[in-house]
Amino acid sequence: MYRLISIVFIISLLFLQSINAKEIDLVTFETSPIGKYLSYFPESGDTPLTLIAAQNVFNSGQVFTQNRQTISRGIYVEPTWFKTTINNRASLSTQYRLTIETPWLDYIDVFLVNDSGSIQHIKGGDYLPISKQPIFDRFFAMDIQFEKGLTDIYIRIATESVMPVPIKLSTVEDAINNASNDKFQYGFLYGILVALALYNAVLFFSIRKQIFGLYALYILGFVVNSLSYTGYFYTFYTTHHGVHFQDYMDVSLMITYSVIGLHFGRALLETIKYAPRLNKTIATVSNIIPFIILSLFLIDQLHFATLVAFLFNTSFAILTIILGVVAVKAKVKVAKIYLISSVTAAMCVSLSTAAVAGIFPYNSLTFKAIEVGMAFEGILLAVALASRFRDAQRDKEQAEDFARKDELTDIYNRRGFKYATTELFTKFRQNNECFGLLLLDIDKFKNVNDDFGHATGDLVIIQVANLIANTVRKIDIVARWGEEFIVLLPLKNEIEALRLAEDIRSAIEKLDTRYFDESVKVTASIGVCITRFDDANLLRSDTVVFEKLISNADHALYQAKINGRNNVYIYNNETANIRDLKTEGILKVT
Ligand SMILES: Nc1nc2c(ncn2[C@@H]2O[C@H](COP(=O)(O)OP(=O)(O)OP(=O)(O)O)[C@@H](O)[C@H]2O)c(=O)[nH]1
Repeated sequence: MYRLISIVFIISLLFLQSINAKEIDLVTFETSPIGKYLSYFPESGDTPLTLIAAQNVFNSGQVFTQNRQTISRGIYVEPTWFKTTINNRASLSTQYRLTIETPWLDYIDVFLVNDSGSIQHIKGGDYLPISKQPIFDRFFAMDIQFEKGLTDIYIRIATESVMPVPIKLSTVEDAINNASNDKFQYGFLYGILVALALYNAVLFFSIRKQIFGLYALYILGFVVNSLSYTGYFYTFYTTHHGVHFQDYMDVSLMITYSVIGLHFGRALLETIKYAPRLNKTIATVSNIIPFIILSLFLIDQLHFATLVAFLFNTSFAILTIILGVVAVKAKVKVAKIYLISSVTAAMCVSLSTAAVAGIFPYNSLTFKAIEVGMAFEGILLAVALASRFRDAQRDKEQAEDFARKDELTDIYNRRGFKYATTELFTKFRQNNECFGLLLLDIDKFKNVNDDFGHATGDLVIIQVANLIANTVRKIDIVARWGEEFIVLLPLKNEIEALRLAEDIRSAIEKLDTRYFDESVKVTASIGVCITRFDDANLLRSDTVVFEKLISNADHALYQAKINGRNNVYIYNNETANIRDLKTEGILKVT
């Protein structure tokens, strides 16, 4: 492959015009990338060219030029020589900073040759620890004092990874300002992302939902990856691990965040539910790729590892869009947000790549488009995640609510009643409060079904349920209890319960359900039991107290039934009819 690229390059040289790029006039020059001022040629052969040999090639004019701000040489290319000429027409010498803003380049040799023939050789690149670089910076940077007259700058770059070459010349003041702006802008973008990641990590640890953990890892993975390829990593981790350390680190971090990103996408969109094959394919690819990269690392095949990583990263962008499109088609609620975020992120990545490749203007913003896109994606995905969680929570609550409600009347069923009363019971116990329990049964209800049909029976039950629910107070709990109705009432005094029971009974008596032209009239019998959490009750469990209450209320209901129905009976030592209590003046019900 290496040879093939060389042959193609040599053939293309035949069609070159024999011109060098125009020189930089410092009087009119303003801080910018200098791609269009560079001529370059790739080195052929296995031994590095000497400066003199390289100068001869440039002098022969058999070199490339281009009218772009940056030059991108692609993956796995030969070492490349670049040349530009600086013309300082001013009488004073002036200082500029030369930067090569790709932090992972392996070998950088800069030769400064001025009019007088003096030659300066400055070395940089990954093969040197950061402390030995000309300037402690996140990428190669050096200050150059340009004397009056012409200075030729020759740069030889050799790297085994990708070779985008954004070479920039800045006044020192601009360079320092740009570096601090970069720090501020990156700090801002990383700040947003880290905050989102940490918030979701906290959610993961507190509610133990895997999806929040995946989100946090995805975003953090991206931040670490970005810290690595922007070179910031090296400004706080200065230990030197050799020429390929950063290359492998970039490759593995790129893969890590993309793999997590795909797992996150599948989990967020629940792809398995409507596209099991796509889900499986993406899961398989995501699981295999790290092994491939690991194997290539073990046999030290950086070229292939880089190639696989770039292909996978491109596929990652495409796969997230596919995941989004399939989910939109399957009408997944958060799919649109996901799709917008993945399309935006892909566009931003393309923008940055195009800027580094010189196809698009290279500047501080276009280079940071990846991070801007990711911050945007991070926010959108957090919104999607929150919305999905809210929906899941609502669905769960609805399902629980459904399981606790009686289908016919929409009041609690037996299960719902137990659920709703548990908390109330505990409160009663704590406050030592009085409370009552009503058991209500519609009299001779079998006859209603027999005479008017089951549907009319249903209607009567619904009306009675509504009536009870509308008569009791907000804090009371009403439920269907088998063929009966049950009401639990927190009370201030015992009369309240009897008054309510009597109100319900007399209201049912007045109910009028229509069956064609006929009027269906029903009555109900009610058993009441009133108790207080006295010392004896406090010693018993909730269930025992509850069972006892129901059995007492049932006993009172039985009394109401055998004593003529359409009655309220209260359970006490000698079960008493409420009407008897009223007539005897024991109970005052207004
Ligand atoms: N339409 C209808 N009927 C029901 C429903 N649930 C129970 N029933 C009927 O209610 C009748 C039982 O009612 P009971 O309360 O025992 O009434 P009863 O024995 O006729 O009269 P009492 O002796 O006064 O209790 C049975 O015929 C059940 O089929 C329901 O949801 N809809």
